[in-house]
Amino acid sequence: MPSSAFTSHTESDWGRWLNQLADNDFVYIDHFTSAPLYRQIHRYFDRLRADHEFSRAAIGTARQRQVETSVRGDFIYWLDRDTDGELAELFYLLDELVRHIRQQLFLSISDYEFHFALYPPDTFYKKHLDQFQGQDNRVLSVLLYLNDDWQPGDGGELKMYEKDGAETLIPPLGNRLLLFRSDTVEHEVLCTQKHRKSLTGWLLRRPTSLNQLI
Ligand SMILES: O=C(O)CCC(=O)C(=O)O
Ligand SMILES: [Fe+2]
Repeated sequence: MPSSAFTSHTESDWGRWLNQLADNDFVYIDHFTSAPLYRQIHRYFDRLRADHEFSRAAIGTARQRQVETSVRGDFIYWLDRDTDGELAELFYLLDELVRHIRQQLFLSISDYEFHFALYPPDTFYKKHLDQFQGQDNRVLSVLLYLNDDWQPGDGGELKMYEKDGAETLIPPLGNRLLLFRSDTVEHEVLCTQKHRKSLTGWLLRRPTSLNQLI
């Protein structure tokens, strides 16, 4: 992998972050990507949006997919390593994330999936778990927020329901990375007052159905 120009973190940073994730089921990290990479992701997002590449997000799995704006109101664009080759550096960084998670937390991540998400004003995503029946291969949820100049009162916080009953509000600040367990952490996106942008994804283990086949 080419280095130098790429975002890179020290082993001790990764160690600290992933310990927090293991202890609390979530962790957030500010200034996660390099400034040039952050700008590049932003530009790419805005170009896709100008080209009308986003579509309304649905809920449920393949057979039962439906658009339900009373549950979630975002528009998404699924990223693909080949089609979206301009974002190669982002994919390298995600690979680095997966490598550290495998090494430190001994999780067998075999793949990942990511989409951009855009929540227009007055939209939200009601309380849910990211791992559900038919989608039980999601191990960790990953968010990179893309909102500059986010102010208190703009809404759109991610409300996380923690295992001890505590509730934490995470403002979706630009270049903040958030990781949480997909199988245990219920969460919701509170109603946003402004356009709210993010990169959202999941680190996946081999689907159960495939395990059964092999
Ligand atoms: O954007 C966020 O903060 C969370 C989005 C979310 O919960 C999801 O897409 O499943
Ligand atoms: Fe979610």
